[in-house]
Amino acid sequence: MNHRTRIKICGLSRTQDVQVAVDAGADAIGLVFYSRSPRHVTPDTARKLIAAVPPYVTSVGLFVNASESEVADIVAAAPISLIQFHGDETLEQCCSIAARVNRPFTRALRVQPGMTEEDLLKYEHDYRAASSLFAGLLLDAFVDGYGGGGKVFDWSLIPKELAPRVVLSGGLSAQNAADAIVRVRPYAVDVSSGVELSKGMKDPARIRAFIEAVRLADTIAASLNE
Ligand SMILES: O=C(O)c1ccccc1N[C@@H]1O[C@H](COP(=O)(O)O)[C@@H](O)[C@H]1O
Repeated sequence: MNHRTRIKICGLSRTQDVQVAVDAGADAIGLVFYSRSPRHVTPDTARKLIAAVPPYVTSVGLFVNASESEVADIVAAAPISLIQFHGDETLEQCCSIAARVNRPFTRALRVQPGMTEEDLLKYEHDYRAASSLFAGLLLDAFVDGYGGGGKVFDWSLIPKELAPRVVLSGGLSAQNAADAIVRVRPYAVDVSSGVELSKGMKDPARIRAFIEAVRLADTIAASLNE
């Protein structure tokens, strides 16, 4: 069966970039609520950005080690549809915060050398078992500053049975999207710095090129299946 790889464009902070991403076919946009990120947005800006998102496109709120009340305040101020935990939150904290704000969530696992396929499988299994709000595992490279670092990790660590459920991220761009999709066959891909001109400044041409590269990769992957 042909798979349509879902696409999230993360770290948007201007309405015109949200528009470009949505018009080009993004399935999700990501808003970063981590104050140390160059892509950080306030709840007020987030509300304006989400107003430009049509129905059936997911507005993801990305948090790094935020408290339950911080997340609750932001969700009350801006209609985020899904939470992405990208810090050192424990399983219990993720489940508790998601339940408090009644939102599904993805959990980022920042992959480091030395981790094994079994580690990744167990991590995902534990979250799946713990909460019905758990929507899936996101795999990123381990970088200083938690994320948005443009670093690729070793994709061969991703177990074959896990790949169809994961969001693949970390150092993706139009240049390596096809390779990533054909090799890993993830459920979705997530990109931030790979569609920027400079840190925090999205480039419409790179957003479009990334989405086109993913679509082309889907057709290549489908032809390899035949
Ligand atoms: O984008 C950020 O600034 C960010 C900050 C803190 C944690 C995560 C962040 N972004 C996420 O990082 C990965 C990889 O990004 P990149 O494509 O390598 O730049 C991605 O999942 C973003 O959602």
